[in-house]
Amino acid sequence: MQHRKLCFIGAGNMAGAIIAGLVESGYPANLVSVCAPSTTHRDALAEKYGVKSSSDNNGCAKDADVVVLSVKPQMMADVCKALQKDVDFSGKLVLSIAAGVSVARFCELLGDNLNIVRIMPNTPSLVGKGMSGLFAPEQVSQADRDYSGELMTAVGKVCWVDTEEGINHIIAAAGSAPAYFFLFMEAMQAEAQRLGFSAEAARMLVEQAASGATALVAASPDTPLSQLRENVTSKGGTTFEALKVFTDRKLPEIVSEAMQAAITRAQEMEKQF
Ligand SMILES: NC(=O)C1=CN([C@@H]2O[C@H](COP(=O)(O)OP(=O)(O)OC[C@H]3O[C@@H](n4cnc5c(N)ncnc54)[C@H](OP(=O)(O)O)[C@@H]3O)[C@@H](O)[C@H]2O)C=CC1
Ligand SMILES: O=C(O)[C@@H]1CCC=N1
Repeated sequence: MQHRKLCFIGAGNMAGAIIAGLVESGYPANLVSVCAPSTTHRDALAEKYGVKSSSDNNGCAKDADVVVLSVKPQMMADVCKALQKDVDFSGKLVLSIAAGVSVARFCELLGDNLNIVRIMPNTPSLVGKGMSGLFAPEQVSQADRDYSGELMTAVGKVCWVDTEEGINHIIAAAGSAPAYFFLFMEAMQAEAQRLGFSAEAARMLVEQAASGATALVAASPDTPLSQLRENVTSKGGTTFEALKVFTDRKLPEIVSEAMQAAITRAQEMEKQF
């Protein structure tokens, strides 16, 4: 892939996960800078991955080919207004990983016809297992689309969406999704501990069952998920009784409601920020 000069504005959980995944996959660390007000997160990234750490958003953005906006949505307007005063974005590619801040809003903040790609990543990017959704408005060149896709492919899989609304759907299905699975695993670990396993043993049981299940899914691309579930569910057996509790309590409806709640929140944020 092409190696352009990258500047991350924001050094938190998500920027850190992408930087880690990128450097681990061979992206040259000397081409990556990371900016944040405090040294806490950015210096840790500099130490661990050899990237440059700075408090100077504008200086780093000026010096970069690609500016990755990685602050919280509620901070985005202030950060962009300060950048806009000082940085000429023509000729640069802007990537935003923020939920709930639209292309139209970025054009308002940073300039009309901004060369921007919205990316919705997730934290497993840290270990090269990310799932990122990408959306580019029509003004973005094929070369910049290709670069953005290749960048995120370095830390996982990518899925392009044709409409910006699709980014909110990616949030529901992938961006927020690791937290759904963590919640499920936390609940299972807690119950395993109540059954008498140590915290370590309970975590191992749950982790291995989860990673085994996802490995089976990956190894069986032509098998519907429902079939994989049925393969575990013996007639008159234990799994049937466990799954009955989930279906009686309407787990599928709960999952649907939760995903819709994420989308609704993203839409609200688009009006707010
Ligand atoms: N976490 C996730 O799973 C995902 C997050 N996202 C998006 O990523 C973005 C960041 O989220 P996340 O990483 O979780 O947030 P964090 O709170 O972990 O990180 C925010 C970062 O922004 C920095 N920051 C705050 N103010 C400024 C400023 N003025 N200039 C530069 N940096 C600043 C903070 O600095 P300091 O280090 O000094 O505190 C911190 O490093 C959000 O927009 C979110 O929607 C998207 C997909 C998944
Ligand atoms: O919770 C959030 O708003 C962000 C976006 C997706 C995951 N974390």
